[in-house]
Amino acid sequence: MTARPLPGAPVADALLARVAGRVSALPQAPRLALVRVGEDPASVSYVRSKDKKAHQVGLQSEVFALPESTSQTELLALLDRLNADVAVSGILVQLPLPPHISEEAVLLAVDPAKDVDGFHPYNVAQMWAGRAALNPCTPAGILELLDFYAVPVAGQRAVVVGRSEIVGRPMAAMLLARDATVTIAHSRTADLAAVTREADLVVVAVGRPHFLTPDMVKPGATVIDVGINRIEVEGKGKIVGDVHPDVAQVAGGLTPVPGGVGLLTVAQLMANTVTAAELVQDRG
Ligand SMILES: NC(=O)C1=CN([C@@H]2O[C@H](COP(=O)(O)OP(=O)(O)OC[C@H]3O[C@@H](n4cnc5c(N)ncnc54)[C@H](OP(=O)(O)O)[C@@H]3O)[C@@H](O)[C@H]2O)C=CC1
Ligand SMILES: Nc1nc(=O)c2c([nH]1)NC[C@@H]1CN(c3ccc(C(=O)N[C@@H](CCC(=O)O)C(=O)O)cc3)C=[N+]21
Repeated sequence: MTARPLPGAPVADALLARVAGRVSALPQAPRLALVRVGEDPASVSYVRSKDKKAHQVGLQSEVFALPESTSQTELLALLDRLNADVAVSGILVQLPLPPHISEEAVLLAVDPAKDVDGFHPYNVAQMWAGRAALNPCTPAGILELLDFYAVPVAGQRAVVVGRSEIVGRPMAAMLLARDATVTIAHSRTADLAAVTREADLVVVAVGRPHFLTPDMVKPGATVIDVGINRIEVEGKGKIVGDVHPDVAQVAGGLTPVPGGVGLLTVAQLMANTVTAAELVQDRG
């Protein structure tokens, strides 16, 4: 057997087409503020692709590229200004931040109504209660993908491997809100393979190349590969996921890397930006 490929591009295209329609129904284009601190190459590249995609769907966007030496106070002052600016619908602070800046303090400083990452404690609490308007982009994008390919979620056994605040935990909360029976596995999980083999749906967000091997997967299960690992193969840079390619021999469906979840993360950010703008409009 070979798993059905579950590419992100058609899902992202469909989502972005809906976003573009919603943008044109608004009196003015929502504005997205993309804030990054320092020159981490991955962050520079992600922020650039988010900015480009925003313009493609008719959003306004602006990149605030601050030097590595920026103090926490200066960053918080920028966020205050963006919070107060009625023309700004969404604010994203790219992570990770330099070590001298507290991520907790920064995430707390973003107006929850403009928090298009869904990382503010208010939005995190709403998400666990199953009623958030702004959900973290990567797990929200994964749900879009599952729906697009008609992969059942309600009543299914889901195992999320990884418990980070940006992927694993919110993924578990959102699968729970969709009535899956959810297990969260992590580096201290005993006999991980036995746990993942129980799952109809496995989401892997560990950050280790080819971590999930075929012996860890129930035949026919759907496997979502969140990992983005930059490795060297024969002197060439390459991006690989957290799922071993041989998993395709066992799984029922499998997302590719690149070209899978990452595309949905960016598309969902655009959707969240329009949602934030609509919420303000609905409130009058
Ligand atoms: N495609 C996309 O849009 C995105 C991709 N990513 C990628 O996803 C991956 C994960 O990212 P992120 O969640 O931020 O990573 P983190 O490093 O924050 O978290 C990794 C998680 O994996 C767990 N883990 C590590 N080793 C093992 C192990 N041997 N067995 C079981 N669990 C283990 C850790 O457990 P513990 O908590 O016990 O330490 C931790 O919870 C990365 O490759 C990242 O680049 C991230 C965001 C978006
Ligand atoms: N505040 C904040 N919000 C985030 O959403 C956030 C963040 N910080 N920090 C880092 C992670 C990582 N992330 C990705 C975005 C796009 C791709 C992406 O476009 N991937 C493509 C291209 C491959 C690549 O170059 O990575 C693909 O998978 O096909 C991947 C990963 C968002 N993150």
